[in-house]
Amino acid sequence: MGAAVIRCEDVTKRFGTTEALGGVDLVVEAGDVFGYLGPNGAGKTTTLRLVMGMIRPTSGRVEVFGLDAWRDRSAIHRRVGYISGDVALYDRLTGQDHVDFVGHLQGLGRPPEAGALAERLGLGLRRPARELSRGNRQKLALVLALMTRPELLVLDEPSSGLDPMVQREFHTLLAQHAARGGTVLLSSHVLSEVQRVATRIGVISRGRLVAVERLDDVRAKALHHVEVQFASPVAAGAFETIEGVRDVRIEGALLRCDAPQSSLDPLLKEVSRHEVVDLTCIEAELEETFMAYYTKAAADVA
Ligand SMILES: Nc1ncnc2c1ncn2[C@@H]1O[C@H](COP(=O)(O)OP(=O)(O)OP(=O)(O)O)[C@@H](O)[C@H]1O
Repeated sequence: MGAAVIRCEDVTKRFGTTEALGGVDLVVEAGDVFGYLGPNGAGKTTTLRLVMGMIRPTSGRVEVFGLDAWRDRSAIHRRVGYISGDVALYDRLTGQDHVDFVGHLQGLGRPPEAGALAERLGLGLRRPARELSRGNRQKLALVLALMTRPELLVLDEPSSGLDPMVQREFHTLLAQHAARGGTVLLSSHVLSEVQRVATRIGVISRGRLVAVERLDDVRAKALHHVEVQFASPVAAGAFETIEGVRDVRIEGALLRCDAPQSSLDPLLKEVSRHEVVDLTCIEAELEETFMAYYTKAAADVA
């Protein structure tokens, strides 16, 4: 296990009568690319703002690099690259002006990485921010967050507005950052956006963390759509009792069901007790597996 870079202990945050977060415990370790997933209003941005020391928890503790996220925020900010949900830029300054300004604030002069990063993302640095499209504003925010090679990246829905090619390059940048020992916390409302790059995912729903899993473990649970054409009609009973097998549907001699990887062996053994004419087994999209397991976990906290 790596060292904890972010640690939230029993964190609650209320805004007036709204409880945005309730008793969240979360650890993000060095080298993790942690995908923080949840629907709109679940509490993702609130968590990221607590990590950045922009707001204080109502109760509980938030630590970054072992420091108090609120009290020690200046020391923490020197080691973190952050992108907020709505990118704030200076309209009249060009991309290069932003690079120089942020570099100056961080005491780095002109960061040598910025030009190469902008090129990789297909962003010119000469135009003023007011002329940039939403996607290009997002790219500039990425350049500014990554150019100082911070130890930790905290990114609030960073790939919204990026086209698929740029998203791929962005994911490569994140993977390279993690390979150098860097850590990433990135929020999203869809798994497909983070599944290529995240090592672990946490799911938040209505301010509660309902699941934290390694992405490999989610993959091992991947649902398979199984369809078997038998030579003669079969009964559902024996198939329905196999652990993990879901949605058994039988129409005469045709069986359809969904099964996680771990149930395929017992399912096929049961299938082979009958005469089989045809069989297909197709792995579902990860998003579907994820929804099947976690919408239930989220419903349980509701
Ligand atoms: N400053 C605030 N004042 C009052 N309520 C707030 C404030 N910030 C967040 N909330 C509320 O806290 C809850 C969680 O909001 P948050 O922005 O953290 O969700 P989110 O998961 O980031 O959603 P989104 O994907 O829409 O950005 C929501 O009910 C929101 O309305």
